Amino acid sequence: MAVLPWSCRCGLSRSPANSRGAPAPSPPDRRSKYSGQSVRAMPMRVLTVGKKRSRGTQLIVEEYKEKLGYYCDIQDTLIKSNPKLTSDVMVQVEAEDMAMMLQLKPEDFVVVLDENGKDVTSEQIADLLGDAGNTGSSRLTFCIGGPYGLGLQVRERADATIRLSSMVLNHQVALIVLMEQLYR
Ligand SMILES: C[S@@+](CC[C@H](N)C(=O)[O-])C[C@H]1O[C@@H](n2cnc3c(N)ncnc32)[C@H](O)[C@@H]1O
Repeated sequence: MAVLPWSCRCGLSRSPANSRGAPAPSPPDRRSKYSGQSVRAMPMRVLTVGKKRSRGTQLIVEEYKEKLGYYCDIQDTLIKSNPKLTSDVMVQVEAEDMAMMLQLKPEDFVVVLDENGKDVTSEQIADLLGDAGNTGSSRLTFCIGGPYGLGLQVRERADATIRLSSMVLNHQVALIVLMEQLYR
């Protein structure tokens, strides 16, 4: 089973150097509770609702997938937005909701990304990853909505709902920020 030293990816290794060049210790409250421990690296999956990605986004996502792939199994699944080609926003969101629910299995620890979710620091994301591994879930699944956001069923299925910023982000931007935080 893969073992991931989250400590090296969640703040300590990025601390500014002191005058002798040695890394300054992070303040205690900025550490993940898993700092210095080896934590089971759960397989991760990111579900994103959207159309075909821009080339730039896809390149960045591939870069992060490659980096993360050294530590854990990471899957990136694009769910087609507006599968019913409807002009009714409610019908669109419901159809996307259903398509995403079909992807979710009982063994998934589901993290919904939402601009109204809980504010989290990078260290708290590291904690979330570690905690999810202790719940009996066998996979961590992150859900990013389409242009009109996520539907009710996915929101209700969430084990955690987090936000990456107090600003509303385009779903491709949200995906890139998430990938960067997972790598961090
Ligand atoms: C364009 S936003 C949806 C906007 C909004 N929910 C709506 O109904 O108009 C697309 C998706 O990106 C993700 N997202 C956008 N801003 C976010 C933020 N600040 N934090 C976390 N996720 C965000 C969410 O998953 C959201 O469903």
